[in-house]
Amino acid sequence: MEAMEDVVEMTAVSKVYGKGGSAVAALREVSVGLPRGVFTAVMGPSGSGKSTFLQCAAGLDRPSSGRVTLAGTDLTRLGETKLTELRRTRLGFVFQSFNLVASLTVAQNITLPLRLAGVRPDRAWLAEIVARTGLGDRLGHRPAELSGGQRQRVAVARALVSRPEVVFADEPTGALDTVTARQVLTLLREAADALGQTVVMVTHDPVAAAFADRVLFLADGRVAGTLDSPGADSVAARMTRLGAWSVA
Ligand SMILES: Nc1ncnc2c1ncn2[C@@H]1O[C@H](COP(=O)(O)OP(=O)(O)OP(=O)(O)O)[C@@H](O)[C@H]1O
Repeated sequence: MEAMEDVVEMTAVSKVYGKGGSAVAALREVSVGLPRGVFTAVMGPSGSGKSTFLQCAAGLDRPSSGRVTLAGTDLTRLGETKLTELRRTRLGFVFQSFNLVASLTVAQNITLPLRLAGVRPDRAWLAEIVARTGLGDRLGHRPAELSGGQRQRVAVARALVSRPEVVFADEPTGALDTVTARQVLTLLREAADALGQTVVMVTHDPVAAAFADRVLFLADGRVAGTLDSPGADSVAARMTRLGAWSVA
């Protein structure tokens, strides 16, 4: 992979939950850069710190120590209001549970981040993401009238609408069947390829990770390695070595 600017830089990021004897170190001095325009998957055994990593990288949680910068902005020094504004305007999020607003239509859900930020939708861009997500004939529907895969496509469209610096996805296919999961992963892949979007995705699934350009492995709160141009088999083999699955 050619050298690219890191849009997110984490420097010696540690996160400790709790205090005293019950304290848990979820991240231990993690230093890593996430390159612009690259689709990175984050994998590791259960409890290895994947969600904590994503939360800290995305400014949803604060590290106990260390530094996180987004395109040069130090997230660890921002107050809550600035951090909320930054997340709304410069980041996109896709969660396992879709997190759509039930009372709003698909179109309203997609443009919600813009309305919250008081920004007018760019019509051409909106048309492009609606076309890419295949939601053109569903814009007037409410989330309850959609399949799981369609709901997640709405969430991806909503994540892309503000042209964020990074889209963060936490187990985006965790609640989807294989075929639908593939559609959502293809969408994230295209976001990187066709739109130059930086994507960071936490997943348990080696097949999902194989859609990424690079896999970042975590083990026990530390970076345990990376794998470029991953295949599902090579990812699974690495996970087995990390002790994620017992071998019969
Ligand atoms: N709010 C919390 N309070 C206390 N401990 C926590 C909290 N959140 C996470 N942890 C602990 O931190 C460690 C890392 O958790 P994290 O959720 O980041 O791991 P993960 O790799 O995402 O796990 P999984 O794959 O099971 O979702 C675990 O030991 C977990 O129990």
